[in-house]
Amino acid sequence: MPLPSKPEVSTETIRPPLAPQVIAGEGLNVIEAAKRLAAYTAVDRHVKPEHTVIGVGSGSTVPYVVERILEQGQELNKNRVFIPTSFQSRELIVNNGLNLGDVDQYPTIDVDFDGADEVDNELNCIKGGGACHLREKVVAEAATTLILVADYRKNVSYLGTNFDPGVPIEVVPFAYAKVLKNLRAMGSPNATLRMAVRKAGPVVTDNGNFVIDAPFARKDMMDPFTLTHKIKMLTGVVEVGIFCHMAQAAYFGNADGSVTIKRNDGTTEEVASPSQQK
Ligand SMILES: O=C[C@H](O)[C@H](O)[C@H](O)COP(=O)(O)O
Repeated sequence: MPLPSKPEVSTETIRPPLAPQVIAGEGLNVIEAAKRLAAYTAVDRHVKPEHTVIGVGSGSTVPYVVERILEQGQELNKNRVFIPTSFQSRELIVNNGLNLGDVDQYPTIDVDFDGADEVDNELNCIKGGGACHLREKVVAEAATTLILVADYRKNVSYLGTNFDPGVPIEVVPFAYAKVLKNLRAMGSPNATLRMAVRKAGPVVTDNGNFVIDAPFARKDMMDPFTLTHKIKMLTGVVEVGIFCHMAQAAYFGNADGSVTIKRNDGTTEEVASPSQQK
């Protein structure tokens, strides 16, 4: 396994994150701009020259993470290896000319960046809206530091506040009907098999499995650790799209150009937008 050598510090200039209103003028809508702001701020704070193995999550926010890492320059990035969590993030790595690795070669990752469908006040989160949560969880567990990046809609007090499809659950195909029956009996009467768009039949994950979306009542969602364990014990379940106590921090881009940072020590920081700081 080729081990990354120690990088030199880049002397290239990195531009500061722009506020969503400014980016909206560049053609991005406010939500996209908020995603970019979260991603840029998180990369600026957590990708250090000594970080050589970096996890790349999945979804629509992560491309901004890669965009910002690329701005650190070739001198640093040529000595880094990037670990994908999905077909999508593998493409992102390869198409940007970054070095591709995998978690079986690099079971210890310096820092991993990933999106989330919702994040609560204890940094528990729902993931798997894009059916990538199995690989995402493996990479997140391999990482010394997991950083979540999202727009303000994902910042909630308890899981299930805005994200209503339910808990994404990857299952082996032949067990899906049995697991659906189990979930309905467990308190998710509206659990459904996720169907594909522009393809007949169910969504098939990067691992060849199916996904069930299982909405649970608020009382269950307020104890995500217990719920995750109960679901994971169902035979046929491969992985549950709830990540408990895994992230060190979550960065949320806000519509006004500020960034809210929630940390696993319970602290919250509000970073004013550059225009507010003047
Ligand atoms: O399976 C997909 C992943 O868990 C995504 O990270 C999650 O759905 C959030 O994606 P986005 O950044 O597009 O909201």
